[in-house]
Amino acid sequence: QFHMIRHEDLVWGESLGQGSFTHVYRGAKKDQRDTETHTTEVLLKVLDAEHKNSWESFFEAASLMSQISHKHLLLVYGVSVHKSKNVMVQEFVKHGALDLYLKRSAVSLSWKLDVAKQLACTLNFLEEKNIVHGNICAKNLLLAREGDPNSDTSPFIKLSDPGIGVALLGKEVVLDRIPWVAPEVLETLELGQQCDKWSFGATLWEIFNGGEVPLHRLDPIQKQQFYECHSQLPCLEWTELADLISQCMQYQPELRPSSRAIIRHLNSLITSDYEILHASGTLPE
Ligand SMILES: N#Cc1ccc(Nc2nc(N)cc(-n3cnc(CCO)c3)n2)cc1
Repeated sequence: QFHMIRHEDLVWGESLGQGSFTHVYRGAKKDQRDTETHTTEVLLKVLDAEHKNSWESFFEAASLMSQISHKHLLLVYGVSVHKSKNVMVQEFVKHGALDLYLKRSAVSLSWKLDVAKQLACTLNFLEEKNIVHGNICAKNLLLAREGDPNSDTSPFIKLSDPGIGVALLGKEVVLDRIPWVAPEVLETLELGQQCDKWSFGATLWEIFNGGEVPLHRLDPIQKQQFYECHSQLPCLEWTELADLISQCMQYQPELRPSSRAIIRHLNSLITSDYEILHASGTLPE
């Protein structure tokens, strides 16, 4: 169901970090188009050797991304299997993972709302295709275009592949995904229809908190208690935004808003005067 890329057509660059059971590297792939050979900059996502029995789930995630195409879904060029190396070859997205970008860049309120709306539209696209991503978080949002207030260009994000399925990750790895993983997924280790809405709420919190990691002070036990006590993330000062986050992060999955309702709510935030009033400092701090 996807293109097989020859090992000898891949060039390996520096390590860029890791995901669950995977490592990512900068790289390039050579394409023989007629006579001259082009090279395309790529991101090489490698399944750790000790988890090579998860290769089906690893490639299933990749094939999910290559079966459907959408402007905000990461492009997967194909896979390369050579000896015990399982590699997913994906488009190299210029500015990398959003969580790191938010930590080191100051961005405007309208920039954040624009990114939030792009993610909401992508969730709507997946919901209409009855597809559950299962791993929505700022680390899995990639920034293709920074957007520049001076030249009035807006940011552009791409949603990365979901990675290894929760069923194969094991409870302790999934525990570490609190507060992004929906409570019912932690219970059943199965993805439900409404779980992406919960994760969307946690990702909104990251976007509007400068990339701060939610609950980063809690250890796994305290994280588990956070769910057992039906706790909510710390409130943001913008109450209408805080309301959207708490609607998405309802412990009862069926009470979470549809992706269309989320888009409507975001549109009302975008047209609200909060940004102007906030910028002019007339809002109570
Ligand atoms: N400095 C810098 C810099 C780093 C990376 C990119 N580009 C890129 N493209 C992708 N397709 C995926 C990722 N990526 C990054 N971290 C993960 C693991 C967690 O998701 C995935 N990065 C661009 C610039």
